[in-house]
Amino acid sequence: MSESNVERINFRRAEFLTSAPTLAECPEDSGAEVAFAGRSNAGKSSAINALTDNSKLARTSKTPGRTQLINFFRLSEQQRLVDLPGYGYAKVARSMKDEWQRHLAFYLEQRHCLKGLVLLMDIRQPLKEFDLQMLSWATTSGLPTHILLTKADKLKNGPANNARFAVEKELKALELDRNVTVQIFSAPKRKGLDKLERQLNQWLSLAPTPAADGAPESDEGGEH
Ligand SMILES: Nc1nc2c(ncn2[C@@H]2O[C@H](COP(=O)(O)OP(=O)(O)OP(=O)(O)O)[C@@H](O)[C@H]2O)c(=O)[nH]1
Ligand SMILES: [Mg+2]
Repeated sequence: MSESNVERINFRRAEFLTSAPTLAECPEDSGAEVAFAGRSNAGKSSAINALTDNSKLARTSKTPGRTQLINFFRLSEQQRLVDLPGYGYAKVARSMKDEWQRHLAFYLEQRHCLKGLVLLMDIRQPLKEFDLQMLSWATTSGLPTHILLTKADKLKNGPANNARFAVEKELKALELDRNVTVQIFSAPKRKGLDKLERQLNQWLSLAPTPAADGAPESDEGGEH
């Protein structure tokens, strides 16, 4: 879709909608939703707060694993952001992690209103095992993914750009680059916010996608 017919969402209007302890208790599967995922401490809640310009919206913490519920934020009647709990938190029992990963896979593969995934990784330690797992689920289910390399303020510009190129190169080598974009991000410096907003506006747009030549849209790649 060209940018000109994409509605611009006022992210500052975001409000807390609900917390779900499991994905089975999510709000109704309608409208458009974008989920923020990533390892514990990657900066998911901080990115949502920067985007919505509301430092109190999503709880952030120095203690990894703070976000334990799936938190839904309402942008409009039919548009939502989702803060998924971090994974990779060492103090969570293995069985709980496995259970959570099953829920997550189900959510990514089955949720019709899920239009895109924002996958956050600390720019200093990208593409860990679970990041690759998420990318693999997303690519197989045709879910577009936008990677935020967070905490870029911890690096100078040169090394930050090199880190981005290295991630892009590795994704290509692993054949996980289909429908995946990568950008640098910093919540405290508000760096990369415009780019993130553009991506979210596009994914969350409720305008029907005009099919080329009136042909029905291809199903290739999955449900989303
Ligand atoms: N320097 C810097 N610190 C950040 C940035 N983003 C987040 N942080 C810090 O990293 C820590 C974790 O941030 P959160 O936003 O709570 O991380 P999360 O991914 O929501 O973590 P969980 O809820 O545990 O999964 C906090 O101390 C944040 O202040 C960033 O872009 N730069
Ligand atoms: Mg969090």
